[in-house]
Amino acid sequence: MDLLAGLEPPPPAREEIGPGAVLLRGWALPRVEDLLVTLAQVTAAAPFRRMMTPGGFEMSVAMTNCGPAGWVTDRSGYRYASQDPLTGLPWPPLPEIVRDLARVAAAEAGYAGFDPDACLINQYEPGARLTLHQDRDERDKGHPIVSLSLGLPATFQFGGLKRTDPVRRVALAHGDVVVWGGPSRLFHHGVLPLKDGVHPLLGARRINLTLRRAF
Ligand SMILES: O=C(O)CCC(=O)C(=O)O
Ligand SMILES: [Fe+2]
Repeated sequence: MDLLAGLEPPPPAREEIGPGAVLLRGWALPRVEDLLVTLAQVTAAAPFRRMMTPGGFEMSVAMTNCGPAGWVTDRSGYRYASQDPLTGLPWPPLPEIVRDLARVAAAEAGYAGFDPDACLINQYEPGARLTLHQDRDERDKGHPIVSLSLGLPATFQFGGLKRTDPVRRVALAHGDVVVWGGPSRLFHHGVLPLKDGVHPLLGARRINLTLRRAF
């Protein structure tokens, strides 16, 4: 009997998921432990909170930020702000390990010289989702986006320039990094409702770091 007959081949470490868009599987794994220590410090200073959309709905994803530019939403709209509206203090500084991971991942995906000033930290508990949207609050869309997944697995949706374009579903796991820019910088994307589960390091949640150049 061939014990390996029923096994799928492992997915490739690097996969193009759109024009100028690359999934780097397990890419952050070697640095995850250090990353989690750093993240705990950041979220102690700037706690997760569920923000309000301009339309008046509380988001299911809890968010916080580090770096000079923090993404916020409230009844007056989406924008980047230098201060945490919860504390009135500047967002915690962008940790060197996060900045470095983003720079190296971007370069690996073909975007040398990326220097993020914004790190949005999203926390998904089971059921939380992010509907299809474009990231377009940044001043210069010439810079790519680097997105790092931690904790429970999720299904990432990656569509096109138009909201109605076909959407590809991409399974994201702990340690995966997605980089998109150039022709796909303004592609619609989202995250399907998080499934129940318990991750050995993060418990019943997924944390995603979105690194961008905002200012
Ligand atoms: O959580 C993710 O994988 C995507 C996050 C995202 O699209 C965003 O923060 O704008
Ligand atoms: Fe986004």
